[in-house]
Amino acid sequence: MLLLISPDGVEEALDCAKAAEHLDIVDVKKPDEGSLGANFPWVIREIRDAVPADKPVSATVGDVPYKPGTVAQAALGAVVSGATYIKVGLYGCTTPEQGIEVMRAVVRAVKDHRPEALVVASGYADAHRIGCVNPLALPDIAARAGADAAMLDTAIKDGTRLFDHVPPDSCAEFVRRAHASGLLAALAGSVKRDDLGPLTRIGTDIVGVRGAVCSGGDRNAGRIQPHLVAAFRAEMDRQAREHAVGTPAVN
Ligand SMILES: O=C[C@H](O)COP(=O)(O)O
Repeated sequence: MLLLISPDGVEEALDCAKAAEHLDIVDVKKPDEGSLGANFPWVIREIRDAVPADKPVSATVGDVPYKPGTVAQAALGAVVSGATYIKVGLYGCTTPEQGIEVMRAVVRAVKDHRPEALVVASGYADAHRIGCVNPLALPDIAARAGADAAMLDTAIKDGTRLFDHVPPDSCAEFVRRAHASGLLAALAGSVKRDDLGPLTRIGTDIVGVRGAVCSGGDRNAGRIQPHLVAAFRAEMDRQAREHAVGTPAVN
């Protein structure tokens, strides 16, 4: 499982760089503009320059409306600025068809510019609270749009977690559907260390985290702490070892 950490700007990205050996992807967002709030192009560029070259930089394009042209242009801005994972939160899409239309436009905009960049279609585990597309529809939306990964996060950061809205069994189904379509499965949403066991067991490819590696566990008032990133990774590694021991070898 890969660890994606979301700093809110250049200063926190430098703290991520100090913990670079413990994380896999640095995810640029602007939490005060929403769960998948988009940051400025120059911040993406500065963060790309600040983190080691072997660490991919991801950027969120926002909690986007159902406006394929607007979103495609924003996604192009993110990839031109140096991000190689482009994450789109389908906040304003109420049907799978709307999600597919937005994501197809994003995939074209991104891949025309940089074919190897990865496009991530993100839905929300708490979709029922905001009236957007069902979380379990995301793997199909991503696959039909030609994206590379399906993701879930939470839209409302009020302390409720991924598993409060989409229990582990349903997350397992999400991962199964993503893998059946050849996609990566990414899960986030106030994930805590205690959630790493189930996330490992269901075969999650990428876990996205902010609050759990901030001081006081507070994604807004707290700051990312390199030692918390290291501790989180240590628990991921422990879970991976435990799971490997419990999984019979397949020849
Ligand atoms: O993409 C990951 C998100 O930033 C997760 O943030 P969170 O752990 O504070 O919910």
